[in-house]
Amino acid sequence: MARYELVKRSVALITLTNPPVNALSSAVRHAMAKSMERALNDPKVTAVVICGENGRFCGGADIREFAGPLRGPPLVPLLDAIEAGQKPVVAAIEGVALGGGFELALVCHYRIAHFKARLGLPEVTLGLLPAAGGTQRLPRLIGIPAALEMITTGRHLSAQEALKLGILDQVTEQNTCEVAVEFALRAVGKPLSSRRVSMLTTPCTPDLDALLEAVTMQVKKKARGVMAPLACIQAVRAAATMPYSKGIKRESELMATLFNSGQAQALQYCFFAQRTAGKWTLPNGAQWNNSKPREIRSAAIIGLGTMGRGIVVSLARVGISVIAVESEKKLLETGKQMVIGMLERDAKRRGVSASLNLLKFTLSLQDLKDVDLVIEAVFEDMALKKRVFQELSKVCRPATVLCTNTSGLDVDALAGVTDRPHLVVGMHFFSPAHVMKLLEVVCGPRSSSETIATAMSLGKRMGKVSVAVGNCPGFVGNRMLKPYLDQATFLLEEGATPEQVDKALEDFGFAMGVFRMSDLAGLDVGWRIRKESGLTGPDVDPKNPPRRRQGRRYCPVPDMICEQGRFGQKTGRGWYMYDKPGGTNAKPDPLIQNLLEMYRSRYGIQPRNISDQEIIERCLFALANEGFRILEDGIAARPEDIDVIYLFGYGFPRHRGGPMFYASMVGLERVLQRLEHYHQANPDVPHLEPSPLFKKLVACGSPPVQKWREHIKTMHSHL
Ligand SMILES: CCC[C@H](O)CC(=O)SCCNC(=O)CCNC(=O)[C@H](O)C(C)(C)COP(=O)([O-])OP(=O)([O-])OC[C@H]1O[C@@H](n2cnc3c(N)ncnc32)[C@H](O)[C@@H]1OP(=O)([O-])[O-]
Repeated sequence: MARYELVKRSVALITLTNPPVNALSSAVRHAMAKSMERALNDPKVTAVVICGENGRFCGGADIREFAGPLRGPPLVPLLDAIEAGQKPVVAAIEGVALGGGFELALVCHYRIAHFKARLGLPEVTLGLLPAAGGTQRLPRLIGIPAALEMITTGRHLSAQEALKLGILDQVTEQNTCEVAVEFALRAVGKPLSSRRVSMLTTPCTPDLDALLEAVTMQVKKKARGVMAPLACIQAVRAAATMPYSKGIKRESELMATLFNSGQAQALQYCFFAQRTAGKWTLPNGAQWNNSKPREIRSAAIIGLGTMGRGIVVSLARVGISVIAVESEKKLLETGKQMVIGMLERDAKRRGVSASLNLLKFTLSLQDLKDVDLVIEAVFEDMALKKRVFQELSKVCRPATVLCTNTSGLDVDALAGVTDRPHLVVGMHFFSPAHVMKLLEVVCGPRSSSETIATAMSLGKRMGKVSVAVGNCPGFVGNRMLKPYLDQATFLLEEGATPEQVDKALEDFGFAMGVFRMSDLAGLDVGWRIRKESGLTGPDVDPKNPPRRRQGRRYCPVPDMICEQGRFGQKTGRGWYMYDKPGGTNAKPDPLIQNLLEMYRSRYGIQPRNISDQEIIERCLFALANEGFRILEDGIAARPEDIDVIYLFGYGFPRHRGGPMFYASMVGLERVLQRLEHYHQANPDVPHLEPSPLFKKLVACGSPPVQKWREHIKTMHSHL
């Protein structure tokens, strides 16, 4: 857990050895305490260097231990003892120094980092604050404004930036430990008092209150209802206004308010869920660690619409050669100019040169014969997609992997028209594809494990959070969206307004309520799908009751809105009104209010007052209920995958953990009761009927999310 060596006859080299990130587990803290004691008591030792094994200094406290009682020596006294020691201690930082790892570096008297190292205090992203002195030492070292920014955002700094801010004493391109040992030898005998950061006076900040107020407003706006950034600000205020001994107590009190909070639990769950999502597994035993992905050096994108352009950028910026195909010269030229512009802006932002030499634009599918992988991103029309896949089958070499960027069509139907169904897989990107992190990798029943591994690994290479899902209409994300949207429109029928529903969801933490989100996405897409499925339009039997379709409750208001040409932001009118087509400033529209009033009176609906609680329960419990069905149907392998999809693709607030985690936090039994209650009131809404898996979990005593998988195991899997 910590290796102790004597080097150069007088330097104690303490190496943290807790792979993969040398987290400060109880065993590591114990071993560190012993090693430090040994170094400080050994007369041969004149200086100490602390480093981490495998090129990683330390990833911070061991997050896995947070769920249990504290064991082993607490971190704060251990760090205080290192700082107070009479021998110089040098941190040799390679890889990462994050959270408690960064706080460990702050108590060392000198800090040397490799030029590729990253440093930061990401505790806020876990619903916590840096509680091993970080909020008190960092402001003393670099001043309140810079410390505040680092602590409230959790941003990682490069070694160069940390050097500029005065966090590091030296950055090296050589062997960091060797440089640190030499540095330590030169430090022997020099006074240490000015090197003890806790003893420094926090640099004075003019107009401290105004700064703290401004940052408070900023974080409240950015992360509505999130507690940790506000607690971070209070802790940093203590560093400016209190002596260290009092500030550290304040830090600890504030940490206590966060540590057991639901928000901290949710955010830590998200951290692990995101990592679990990459670990896909199939019923046949193939999984992430035994299936080898193909190497992808070249790819082709078919269709240069919004999605296609974003995918080209995502591929080219990680060094993959891309051939982009369009059907008409004009579309090709427009797409080309847009892609080049996007890549240039992206490269400028990242301070690198744009990889334009990797791009080729063509009108001919014949140019794709040698590519390793193709992603089809044409219009969402099955007949058109089938034609493309048939053509690809003829043109591409037999080993080329064929992917479709459909948002819900049958991947296996596409595989069926090719000569290589095992090499066909869905890659469902989210718009804009070069910005959004989520990728649903849709595994058809005939997709081979190598194909799935290839798509998952390509997603990772593009910096996406990739989740393997099964093949069904809408896959996971869009399938769940339906009951959520249905509930929102039923609420309008019953008396709510779009702005009331949106406000309740935004107060819950969504960046955008469901109606604002629909206006942004465009209302015409859903309208076309409803027309195609016979739910609205001329194909509907006139004898069909107006608010029922296929025996179920149906709300025609979204269709009525589209019939008026209100397609959302792009037409300047939708559920809201906007200053102009393409405008983003949503204002309530009296015409919608009128439309709803007339609609209710036409159907004799007596509007009632609807509470925010009802809005949240109906929208979000219906969402989670569909999640249970998805687990039951084997379309997602585990609840974590569903939550990750909603966090990264649909703006579900991270501090609520995702729809499945949220249901478990509310209590499955309570959610079940509420669903039963709403279903009784709406027996013609099957989405409100609790799913059998949901009932089974409640009957089993509502186990925590991480244990649900044990109850799903026996069920059918589409993965
Ligand atoms: C009093 C205390 C106060 C203190 O202020 C509180 C803290 O320090 S709070 C902590 C503040 N620190 C942070 O918030 C840093 C959190 N960590 C990170 O940001 C990234 O993991 C890191 C950048 C370090 C490496 O990225 P990468 O190279 O892409 O690799 P990866 O991300 O895939 O992780 C590999 C494996 O390591 C696991 N694991 C990682 N960290 C921890 C941990 N601290 N603990 C336990 N486990 C951890 C991770 O789950 C994964 O496990 P698995 O079973 O293989 O799936």
